[in-house]
Amino acid sequence: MGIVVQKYGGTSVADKERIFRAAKRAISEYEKGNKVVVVVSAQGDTTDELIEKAKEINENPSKREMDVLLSTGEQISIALMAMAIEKLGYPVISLTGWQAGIKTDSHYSNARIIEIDTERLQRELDKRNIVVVAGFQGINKYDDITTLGRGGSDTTAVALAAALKADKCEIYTDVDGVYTADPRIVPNASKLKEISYDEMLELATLGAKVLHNRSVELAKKYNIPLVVRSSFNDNEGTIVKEVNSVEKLLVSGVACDKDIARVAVIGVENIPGKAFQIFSLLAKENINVDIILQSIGREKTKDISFTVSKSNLKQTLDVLTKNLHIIGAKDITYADNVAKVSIVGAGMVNNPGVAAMMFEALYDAGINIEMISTSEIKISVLIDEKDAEKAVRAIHDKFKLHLLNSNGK
Ligand SMILES: Nc1ncnc2c1ncn2[C@@H]1O[C@H](COP(=O)(O)OP(=O)(O)O)[C@@H](O)[C@H]1O
Ligand SMILES: N[C@@H](CC(=O)OP(=O)(O)O)C(=O)O
Repeated sequence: MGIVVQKYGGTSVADKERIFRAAKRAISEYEKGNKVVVVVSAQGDTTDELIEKAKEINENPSKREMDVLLSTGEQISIALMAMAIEKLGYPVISLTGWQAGIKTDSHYSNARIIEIDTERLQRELDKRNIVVVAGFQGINKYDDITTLGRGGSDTTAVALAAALKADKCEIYTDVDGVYTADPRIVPNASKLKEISYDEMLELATLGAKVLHNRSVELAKKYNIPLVVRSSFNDNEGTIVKEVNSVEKLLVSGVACDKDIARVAVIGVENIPGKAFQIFSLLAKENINVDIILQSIGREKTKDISFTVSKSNLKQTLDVLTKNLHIIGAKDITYADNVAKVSIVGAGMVNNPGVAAMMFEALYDAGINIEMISTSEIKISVLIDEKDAEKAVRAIHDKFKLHLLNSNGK
């Protein structure tokens, strides 16, 4: 008898028919004699709707209260899923994140799981209950509800799989697996049979929301193979696993992130310590900075540009404007109509032509590059938001990713 964790995303529990479909899938694992934990997200667009509701009341609500609100979406799903399983005649219990012992830090709206007390979960599983757990939520040391960041239910599932030493962790979603690009942007994208943790982590971090990046980080840390597959059919999905056993593709995917803004600090004195000053101010506010570019400006000054997520833009501008005199800069400008398009591939490190090919694809499509950043397994460019989809398609075409067969070769 094994332990199986299955996670169903928002689309997979969006209505009665889908809830029953997911319930039956969970039951079929239970029927095999397994202990089954089902993690569910909020139905359909519930989380977005709750955010809208909050904005009607207060444009800038505290993150603590937002977490109290957003966690309700998943609470609806666990109850409905448990009722469906009950109706089908199987023993079941629903647990909220805190009832399931999921302890997090106190970064409201973007909390990290620090520990899972599995006592209650184990007890329920031992009683042969199917246990339905609310994704995306936990509790901090003040007994406050926290949420794990958008898409965080995947992380709940992987963390539970790690804590329970599960034999299988399956992520059920609304596409057949991980593709070479978002199939909604590139309809002829290829489904990957397998992908390494490192590449998947990059793709997820760079905007491929099929998996939450922290879920991949955790899966890698605890060496838990993840299966990403559709809740709507029985097609084989994609396995996310250790790198050595995965063939190194030159490019295994193209990702796009529109939740990004560019900030430029203009006319900074060209002396040591200025970058340190700017980025430590942002670090103190817990603001993540991505692509950084420094260029020589006029009169022995330099301009320092970087990107942050759109949700951090206001805070970034506030803290820099407040400290403009300390930094000794002339001005701060920003643009929020930008997008980051990236390619990821474990094989690109040994192939110097990859960046040139990507830039050629953009040139042929008439798309201007504003910033570039690279690492061993990824290349990202910042471009105008309106060109984002065109860029993804042009790059996907250039690397002929539609020709990868289902073996990922
Ligand atoms: N490389 C990719 N492969 C598969 N899906 C992707 C990729 N990049 C983006 N996506 C998008 O991710 C979506 C699934 O993520 P999400 O909407 O969060 O699902 P869920 O609600 O099941 O968690 C897909 O519908 C697809 O549009
Ligand atoms: N409901 C949350 C958490 C989540 O993980 O959702 P999904 O699995 O549907 O991406 C969100 O929308 O962000």
